[in-house]
Amino acid sequence: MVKVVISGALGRMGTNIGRIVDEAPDMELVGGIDVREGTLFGTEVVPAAEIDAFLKEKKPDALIDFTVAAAAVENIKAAARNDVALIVGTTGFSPEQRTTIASAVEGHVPAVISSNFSVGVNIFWKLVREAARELGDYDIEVTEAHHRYKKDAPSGTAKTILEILDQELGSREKVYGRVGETERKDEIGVHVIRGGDIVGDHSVLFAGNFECIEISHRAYDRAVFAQGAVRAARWVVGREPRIYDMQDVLGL
Ligand SMILES: NC(=O)C1=CN([C@@H]2O[C@H](COP(=O)(O)OP(=O)(O)OC[C@H]3O[C@@H](n4cnc5c(N)ncnc54)[C@H](OP(=O)(O)O)[C@@H]3O)[C@@H](O)[C@H]2O)C=CC1
Ligand SMILES: O=C(O)C1=N[C@H](C(=O)O)C[C@H](O)C1
Repeated sequence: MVKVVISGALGRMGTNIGRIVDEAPDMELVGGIDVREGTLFGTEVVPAAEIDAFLKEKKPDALIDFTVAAAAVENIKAAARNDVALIVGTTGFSPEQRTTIASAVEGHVPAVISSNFSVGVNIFWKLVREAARELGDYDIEVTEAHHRYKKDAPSGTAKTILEILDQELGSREKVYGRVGETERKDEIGVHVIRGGDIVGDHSVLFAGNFECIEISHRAYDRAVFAQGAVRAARWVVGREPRIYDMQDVLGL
């Protein structure tokens, strides 16, 4: 049995993950952490200030964190202090926060950290890398669209796309939206849409002369991210204490 605590338990992702863990025959949902007290599929959800005591009491194998960046950093440190493996889906980390996370985790606990836990997006990233290798002289525009409540922009997935493009093409200037005079140079355009209940759309356009290639992914339900996070939780327990990503979990 893999014993799981979810932080961000009362949020959109936390409740989706809670349902999947609760229904999994090989997993046990032992509770949640959130800003407020509550319940998640019959288990106790306690305020974040109580995380250390809660992890000591419940002794989970894994903490799955889908919160906000500043909160996630503290939750990750608490999991590492209490020898609990980690799945981190939270996005919007600053470079400094990433460094703090790396030093809390490396050599202490295994952690799968990914800006997107869907299988499709992990394949999509591979396709973007392949296209960038072949089409580096085409104009590149990255677009993402999410629901009206999303707190960070560009999305974590879009930032991962930009990292892949930088790795393949060298670091290029990013232009975030365009207004006024727009003669294009050797930059990458980045465009963010927020509205309604859009679950998560990402696309990369490679525009050449007389042709374009557009690689895109659309998520229809948060269950796709939640299933990936639960798959990663099964995989991470007992691994060497370091940071992994979803490509490691999928063997890509
Ligand atoms: N990697 C992936 O595949 C995916 C990543 N995400 C990311 O996951 C994160 C959460 O998204 P979503 O579920 O939509 O957001 P929600 O706002 O619906 O959920 C986040 C929850 O975390 C709570 N929270 C805030 N601070 C803490 C804390 N210190 N400890 C515990 N819980 C806390 C929030 O409480 P309150 O509302 O009261 O502040 C809220 O209930 C975002 O960063 C998003 O980008 C989302 C989908 C997929
Ligand atoms: O906040 C969301 O909803 C999502 N966040 C992730 C991101 O920032 O890339 C993943 C997914 O697109 C949904």
